[in-house]
Amino acid sequence: MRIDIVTIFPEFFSVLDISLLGKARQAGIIEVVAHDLRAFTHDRHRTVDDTPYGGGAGMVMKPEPWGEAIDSIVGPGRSDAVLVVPSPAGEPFTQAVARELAAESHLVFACGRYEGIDQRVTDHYEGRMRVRLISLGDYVLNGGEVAVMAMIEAAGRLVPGVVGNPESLVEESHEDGLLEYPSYTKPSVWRDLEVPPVLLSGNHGAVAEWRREQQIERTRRVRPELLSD
Ligand SMILES: N#Cc1c(-c2ccc3ccn(Cc4ccccn4)c3c2)n[nH]c1N
Repeated sequence: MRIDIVTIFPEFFSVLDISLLGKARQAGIIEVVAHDLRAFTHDRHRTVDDTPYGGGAGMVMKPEPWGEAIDSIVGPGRSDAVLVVPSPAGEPFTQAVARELAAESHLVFACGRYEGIDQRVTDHYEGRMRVRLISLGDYVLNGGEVAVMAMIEAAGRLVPGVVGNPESLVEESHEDGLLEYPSYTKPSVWRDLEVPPVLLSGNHGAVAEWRREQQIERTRRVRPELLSD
């Protein structure tokens, strides 16, 4: 998988060189390149924003640098890449969306700032490639970088070969529509708190049943809406 990120803060993504995704990059499973949007400006001040037509507070990101930046990545004409634009107005980012992104061969993330990117950028690229506006959640961030970091981590870890034991992906929260069961490890007693005896029983069937019950109970308590449909 190839991931390109366009941002005015390319250094923000240097953290992707470490941890799990760092190993995946070293193994060549995922290739990540961050591009500085200001490299596609041509004025002395490297301007990427301007005042909004129609008035209003804040600034809007100019379309020209975005067009040059994205064209430098996907070339002219049509592209099989997916342009992912984090936005408060986007579709909710879920585990299912993470799985969809993980199945793609080329993702281009456009990290906006200020009040967002001129609408004509996504309008233009919808005629050349798949475009997805995706929201990390119902709260307001200052830009797209934090959202893209979360999306890359959530999708990247689902790419075959990134996580050592694929089994560990199956029983996670949201993978089966439920929250995950509580986990325990040694010691069996810690500050007078004991590990649930069923987990020490060696009875795999009983353990699986208890874990399923815990998932349902926890989901009903914390996220009842996940049980509704
Ligand atoms: N994903 C996601 C986001 C964002 C997000 C994503 C990209 C940008 C680019 C600029 N801003 C600031 C901003 C503030 C107010 C109205 C419009 N834009 C962003 C915010 N906020 N909350 C989420 N779940």
